[in-house]
Amino acid sequence: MTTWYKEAFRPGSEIKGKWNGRVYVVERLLGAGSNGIVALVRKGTARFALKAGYETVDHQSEINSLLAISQKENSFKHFLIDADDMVVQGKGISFYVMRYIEGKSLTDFVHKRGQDWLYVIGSNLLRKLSEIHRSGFVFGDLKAENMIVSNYGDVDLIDFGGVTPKGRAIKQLTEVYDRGFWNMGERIAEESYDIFSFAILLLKTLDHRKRFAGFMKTLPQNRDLAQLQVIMQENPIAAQLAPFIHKALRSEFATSEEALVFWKGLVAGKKTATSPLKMPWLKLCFAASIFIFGATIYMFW
Ligand SMILES: Nc1ncnc2c1ncn2[C@@H]1O[C@H](COP(=O)(O)OP(=O)(O)OP(=O)(O)O)[C@@H](O)[C@H]1O
Repeated sequence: MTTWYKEAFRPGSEIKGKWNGRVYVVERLLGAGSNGIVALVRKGTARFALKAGYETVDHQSEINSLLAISQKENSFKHFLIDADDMVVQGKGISFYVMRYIEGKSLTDFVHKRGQDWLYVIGSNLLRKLSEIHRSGFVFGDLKAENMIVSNYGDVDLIDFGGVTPKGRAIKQLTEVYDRGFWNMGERIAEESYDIFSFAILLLKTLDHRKRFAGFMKTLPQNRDLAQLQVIMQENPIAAQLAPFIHKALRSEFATSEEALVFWKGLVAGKKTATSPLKMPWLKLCFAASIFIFGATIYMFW
């Protein structure tokens, strides 16, 4: 991290938007990646995540993608809160403010709560992807690091740097999740591209023997589905999901809606920690979280 980022994101420091004039107080750093740096900030009593971009063009394109997918009536609607520039040491830096998502990484969540939660998480993630696909985009860089899982298997996507309009070349990817890496299709923004990454995400989460670490070292001509097949044989949940995974890896789902229907049929009746018997209180919690979110937006504006 360069010095000016350290200064701008020091806990307690204020970030003031140059154009909109809103002021955010930094609580702490949340993370830093290849595209930017993310901090937990406060405005009044409301908390948000603020992401400052390293590269103005990439950052603006990320904001534009987020804006495009939040135009429709979907769960991304109020995700983007503000977009502005700040001035640090005389230099203009673009940033955007989004909803702060509290939760865990997929790996931590599944490790703590059990692998059978993947049935619920999978449904929720496919629903999120469908929303993006209905807006005319694909997510592009789907991977465990780009999602946050909260209490009841709710899924939020958090990094929109790979979002690409359908039909274009995929903008940003991570090799092992990419169907081109596996010689299983083109790097074109199609719904099936995301569904392929979704299948890899499942296998990677269920990969007890850390086989994925070795995949990075295999020569391109030696990468094939047989290597992934082994994981499905080793893990009982991966074995149950195999009919879905097979189709996804062969890009046989034309749309995420189709994938979701197949998924639901496959996992229906599977015993998970969220079986309906244990869930009467869940609706209440969900309603409460919607109410709190609405109140936060209301107070903010
Ligand atoms: N809305 C959010 N709510 C909570 N935490 C967030 C949010 N957005 C980002 N983070 C945290 O900040 C980290 C970095 O964010 P992000 O993945 O967007 O950065 P990036 O530079 O695009 O990363 P990458 O190198 O993976 O492309 C995330 O791993 C996550 O821990």
